[in-house]
Amino acid sequence: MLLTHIRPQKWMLVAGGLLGFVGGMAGLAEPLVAKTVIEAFGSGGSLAGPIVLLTVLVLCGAAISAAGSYVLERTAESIVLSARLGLVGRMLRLRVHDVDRLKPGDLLSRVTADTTLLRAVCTSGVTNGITAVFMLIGCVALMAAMDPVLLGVTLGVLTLIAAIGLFVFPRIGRATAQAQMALGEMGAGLDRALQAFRTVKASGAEARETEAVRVAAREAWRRGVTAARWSAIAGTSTWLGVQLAFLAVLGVGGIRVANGSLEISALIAFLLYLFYLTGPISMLVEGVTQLQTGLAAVTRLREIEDLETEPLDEPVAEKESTPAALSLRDVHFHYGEDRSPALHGVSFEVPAGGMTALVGPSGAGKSTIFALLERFYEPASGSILIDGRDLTELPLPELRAAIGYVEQDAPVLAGSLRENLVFGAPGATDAEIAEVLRRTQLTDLVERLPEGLETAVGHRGQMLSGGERQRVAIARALLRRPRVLLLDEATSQLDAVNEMRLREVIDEVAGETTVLVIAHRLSTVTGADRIVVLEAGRVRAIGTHAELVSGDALYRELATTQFAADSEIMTSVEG
Ligand SMILES: Nc1ncnc2c1ncn2[C@@H]1O[C@H](COP(=O)(O)OP(=O)(O)OP(=O)(O)O)[C@@H](O)[C@H]1O
Repeated sequence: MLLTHIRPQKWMLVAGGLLGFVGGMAGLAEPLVAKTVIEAFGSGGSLAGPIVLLTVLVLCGAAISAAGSYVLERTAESIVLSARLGLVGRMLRLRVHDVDRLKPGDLLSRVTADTTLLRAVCTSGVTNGITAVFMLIGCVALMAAMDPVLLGVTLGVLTLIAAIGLFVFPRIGRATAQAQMALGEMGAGLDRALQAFRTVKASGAEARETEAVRVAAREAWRRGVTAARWSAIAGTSTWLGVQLAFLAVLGVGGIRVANGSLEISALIAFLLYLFYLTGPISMLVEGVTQLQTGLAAVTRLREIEDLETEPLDEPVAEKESTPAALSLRDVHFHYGEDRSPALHGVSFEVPAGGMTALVGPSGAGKSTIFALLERFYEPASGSILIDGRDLTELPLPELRAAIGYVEQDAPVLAGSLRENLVFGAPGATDAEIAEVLRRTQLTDLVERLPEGLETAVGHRGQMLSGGERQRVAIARALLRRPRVLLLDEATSQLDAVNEMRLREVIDEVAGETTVLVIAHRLSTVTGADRIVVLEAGRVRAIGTHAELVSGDALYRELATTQFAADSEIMTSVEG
């Protein structure tokens, strides 16, 4: 996965590495030129030439090094960007059942924090690692040419460092992965508390929620410290290894110098190379450490990349606008293998046009049916048809364009009222918006608002009343010109005016669209053409209000206890 992001940038990485290398070479040449300056002092020759050369060398070296580091950092940022764009592109196309399991705060931290770790992998990790390997090869080749015996001694000791590395590096990786996981937990904890900000305050849970986030922060610190400890051990053992190699070479070389098989100058030169080796070895250790850190992040990113996404089909250009019929045939469904079934063979028909109400006690499976109709989940068995076609035969965008969905808590997003209305239909004209506002009885509201449609509605539409939010959500769904409107009625009490308006809106919409409503109010069920009574994932009865009041005990009970009562109709139920 790391390679997928690095591959398109490989030439930039090579270019950055080369520039850095050339810059370094210029640095190496400086002492040589400085030497000619000093010699010119001694011989009384002209200083101008060598000084100009030295200045040019210093400036060019600095410029090339700076360009190299800029190219590398820029490339690293591009790799981070590519990973982020990839993740963000997938995020909203993930399947609902996967996102149910994930925590939004943790997802956020993967896109923001984990991708950042890739930067270090690309700069110090990859380039340092590669440069170090080249330098090591060159150095070892020179040492081999000088004295293979001493090289053998050196490599013997250095193998020890490698063995320590094999032990230490995976631990750095593991500790980093755990630190990132803790960071994800921190994000998830904060998200949880911020999502329920008012409830946290009202429940006096600030201290407990804060503590939960702090625990995760401390865990991230602890794991970070563990990684730092192993990094320190890796660094120190490298240094110690080179020192040991020095002593061993000194010992073995000394003996060989004493018995005349080695020149003392060769031993000194060899020892100088040995010290030179410290640089690339440290770079290599640093590089592998960064790589381990990055790989820990890559593992967390891959977990998201491995999740299935919904297909990215082209949006539907033309669609029918006539009401659609729905049919559920022996639908079985459970939310997970370890869950008991939410639906046990549900079958019912919803003819095109008119209003069908779903009622039943809490947990009966009403919202589950909506989720299956939107194909947020797939049934375990049985089939769901829209106008006689199985849902699975339709491309997802076509299905979702045919269905308007209003969730129970009618989410209204931060932004202007207009943005909320055209959320699902960005091309809607002012005339279409005005028509939908009329149908959802929101025209008065828009006229009253200080900036009309451009008025900001606040976080989650907090500046609107519950009833207004519900109607804004219906208007938003209607602007998509759905063939079926799924409406999960709010359970919260609406005042008489809003309740009446909602009922009128539903009645009007039911004239042109198939309306399937999860009903929580008596005023809705009494206006329904047919009512499906669900109980514990099964259809218990189907009929009109009058039929069910006399024919179904559960419905009668729901009508008298659960539905928000309207005194006149209550009287008719009781009578
Ligand atoms: N995302 C989910 N993951 C696991 N189980 C779920 C999920 N959503 C609902 N359930 C379970 O499935 C069953 C049916 O839930 P559903 O939300 O369809 O009921 P409902 O009739 O809409 O209830 P309510 O009127 O209270 O909203 C319940 O037992 C519920 O606990």
